[in-house]
Parts: sequence; C-alpha cells; structure tokens
Amino acid sequence: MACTRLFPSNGAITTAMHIELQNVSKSFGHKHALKKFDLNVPPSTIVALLGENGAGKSTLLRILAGVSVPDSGLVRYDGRRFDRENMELRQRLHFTPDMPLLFPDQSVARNIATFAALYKKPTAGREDFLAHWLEDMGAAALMRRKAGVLSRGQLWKAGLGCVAAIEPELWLVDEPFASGMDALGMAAFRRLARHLADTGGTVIYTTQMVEMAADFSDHVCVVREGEQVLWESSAETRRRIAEDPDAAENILRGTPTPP
Ligand SMILES: Nc1ncnc2c1ncn2[C@@H]1O[C@H](COP(=O)(O)OP(=O)(O)OP(=O)(O)O)[C@@H](O)[C@H]1O
Repeated sequence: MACTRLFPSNGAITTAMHIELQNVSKSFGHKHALKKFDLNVPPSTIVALLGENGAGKSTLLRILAGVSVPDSGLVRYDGRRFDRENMELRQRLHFTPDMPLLFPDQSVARNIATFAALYKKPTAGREDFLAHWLEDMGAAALMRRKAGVLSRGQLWKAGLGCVAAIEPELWLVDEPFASGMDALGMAAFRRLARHLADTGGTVIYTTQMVEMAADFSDHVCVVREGEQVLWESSAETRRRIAEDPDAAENILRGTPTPP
C-alpha cells in the first residue's frame, strides 16, 4: 500500500507536541537508572533512543509514558507538567512496551475498536481501511483471532493495527527492531511511524542497534549509564558510520564527531 493511502479520512493529528525532560532521575535501590536526564524533542520527529544494554532507555520511555514515576525532575508536554494522573495528556500518547498489551480475550478486530474507543478515535468508516492495512502486513487473518493466542510477531502486528486506529500524537515504542515481526511488519512499523511524524506527531523508540537507529530516525539520542551523552541528526550518524569503521562503538559511547 502506498504511503498516501494511509489514514485517508481521520486527520486526527491537529497539534504538535513539544516534549521536555528536565533533571529527571530514577533509581532502583542503589542503581541509578537515570541521572538528571535532560531532553528536548521538537515535534514532527522520529527519535531513536540508542544505548547499550542497561543504559536506561526503557526506564526513560516508561517515565515519558507515565507508567513509571521519576524520583525527581520534570516531564513537560507542551510546557505543561505531566504526571500519570493527567488523563488528558495521557490520551495524546501511546506506549508500546516490548510485548504489546492487548486484551487477551478479545479478537484483534475488537481490540482495535476498543483502543480506538478508549482514545475517542471512532473507527466508523475506517473499518475497511484498517482491515486492508493489516492485510498489507500479511495479518488480515488475525482480525478474528483472540490476541491471547498470537505469536510475539503477530501480537506486534495487531498492536500496530491499534496504533493506526489511535493515531497518537506521541508514540513511545520499546525495541521495535527486536519485536520478532517479519519484513512486512517492520515495513508497516516504519510506514506508520513516518506517517505520524509527517503529520505533526512524535515517535520515540528504543534500540541497541546503531545502524538501525541511524537508518530510521531523524535524531539519535544516545543514553549511557543513565545520562544523555549524544544528540545528533541521524544524517550525521549515517555519515560517521560510512566514513569510520569504528563509528558504531564511538557513537554508543557518546563520542561526538571530532572537530
Ligand atoms: N524494576 C527494576 N528493578 C531494579 N532495577 C531495574 C528495574 N528496572 C530497571 N532496572 C535497572 O535500571 C537500569 C536501566 O534499565 P533499563 O531497562 O532502562 O535499560 P535499557 O537501556 O532499556 O536496557 P536494554 O537495552 O538491555 O533493554 C539497569 O541496570 C536495570 O537493571
């Protein structure tokens, strides 16, 4: 399906969200998962949160989603302080954890309708479109199956169907490149993320893979031991990888481009 056929009539995204983290810290016992983390994400952007295992990426994503509460510091959306009780702000974002959360006893079709209703984005008139969209991922047959019996890759595809129905202003995605989805699913993920960013939304996803981050994002944000150590355009990251065989290692360490 061509990109222009996506979301033909919804037009749900009307505003652009400005995302800001100031001095955000989070510890688990003696482990400082995030240390005074600052982040400033402009709208209409895909950000790859890149880092080694245990760097603090998922912790950051969970705080942005309101699933986890920081010990200190501020999260602001459009200049307004965000916390998990703020349902109005929470309805503007969607978090896909590394194992998407669907209602296990509901069919995929019912899940999509339920999520759309929860986010007040009616699917009326878009049923065929959403079905075609799943068809493009080779997942049309999933529509009638219960979410609880799906494989991991199938569950992710079903989750993408829900996100397509919601069209969140901010989509937070934990490790899409380790989702177990096949090439059709991965292409659908990219198409959906790019569509959201192109229509004013923001997508922030986590990965440990430097080349993936460079290849599919607008900005790369490197997290190391709970701190932001590098923020650069993905064009710059791609250039570094092309020119220097050791670039991936240096980027993961947060080494900036030499002057
Ligand atoms: N609930 C928890 N209890 C204790 N420690 C935790 C908890 N959640 C995260 N941590 C620790 O915080 C640090 C950051 O974890 P986080 O999951 O954010 O890393 P990550 O960058 O997403 O790692 P990965 O790439 O391996 O998924 C790790 O040292 C981890 O062990």
